[in-house]
Amino acid sequence: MGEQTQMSARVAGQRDGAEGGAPPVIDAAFARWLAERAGQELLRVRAELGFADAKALKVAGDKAAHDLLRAELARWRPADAVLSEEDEHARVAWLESEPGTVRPDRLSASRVWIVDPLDGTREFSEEGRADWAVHVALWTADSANPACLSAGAVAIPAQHRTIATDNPPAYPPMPLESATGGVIRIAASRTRPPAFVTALAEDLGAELVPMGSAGVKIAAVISGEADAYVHAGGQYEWDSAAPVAVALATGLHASRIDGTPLSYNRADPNLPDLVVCRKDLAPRLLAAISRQLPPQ
Ligand SMILES: Nc1ncnc2c1ncn2[C@@H]1O[C@H](COP(=O)(O)O)[C@@H](OP(=O)(O)O)[C@H]1O
Ligand SMILES: [Mg+2]
Repeated sequence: MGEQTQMSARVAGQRDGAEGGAPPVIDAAFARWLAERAGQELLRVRAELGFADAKALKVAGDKAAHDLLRAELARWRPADAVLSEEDEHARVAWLESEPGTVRPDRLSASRVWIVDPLDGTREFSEEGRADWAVHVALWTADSANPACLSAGAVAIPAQHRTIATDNPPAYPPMPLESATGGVIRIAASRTRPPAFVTALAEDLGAELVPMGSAGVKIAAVISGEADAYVHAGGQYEWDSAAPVAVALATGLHASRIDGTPLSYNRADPNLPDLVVCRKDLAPRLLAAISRQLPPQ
């Protein structure tokens, strides 16, 4: 737990999330606490079930982390709305105007937690893999940043690592030249890298660095293990909200692949593409991406 997190707990005169104690009152520290709690729960499920039945492990992990996040948010932030991957069915029903479904509360709320209980579900179910994460982000209507992400935390429990906005990592990450002799490293899906990203890498003479989970890939950009994360072809708000909150707090560039701002808590949470990279790399990367996009 970071120094600032401990301080926020002390300021509140509360214990910092030990079993039975109250969590931090400050949202960013609370996001870290919550993501780490769910991460510990996922490690427990993994240890308990083992890897013999990958599907059962994925389902159990998703459910355990989702239930924990829902319960703790209901307990400690009862007035706030929540958008979780598990709410997808309600979303589709509302968008398709199925009779009996109502407009989600979050669309009129001023504070909405956008959570992905288990990002990198496939990797979670594979023995020895540590590239999976828990995402907890807070969207607020009156936030200072255009994405309206006021707080965020990404716990990567199998790597004993959490990145969060309460103590954003230093910027810039390790410089490109000293690390790779100038070759750009683009973090990409290890199981389904979009053809678009493969073509982009060829255009730039870049290297693709395969790994699971959007949160882990953005964490790799934040730490300098990769220079960029570029994704296109499908994703949802919960896949990127928390890691983008940390990336923006750190000082990185984060946008849609056409350069427009990322926007969260919309009626349709489809957010199919994004790019996260150092600010100095953004113009070159966006120019190369625009060469891959169909002409307008
Ligand atoms: N084309 C697509 N459509 C919808 N979701 C996608 C997608 N490509 C990637 N994702 C989601 O983005 C996350 C990271 O994927 P990847 O590891 O392949 O890069 C995964 O989240 P979940 O694990 O929460 O489902 C995955 O489901
Ligand atoms: Mg996800």
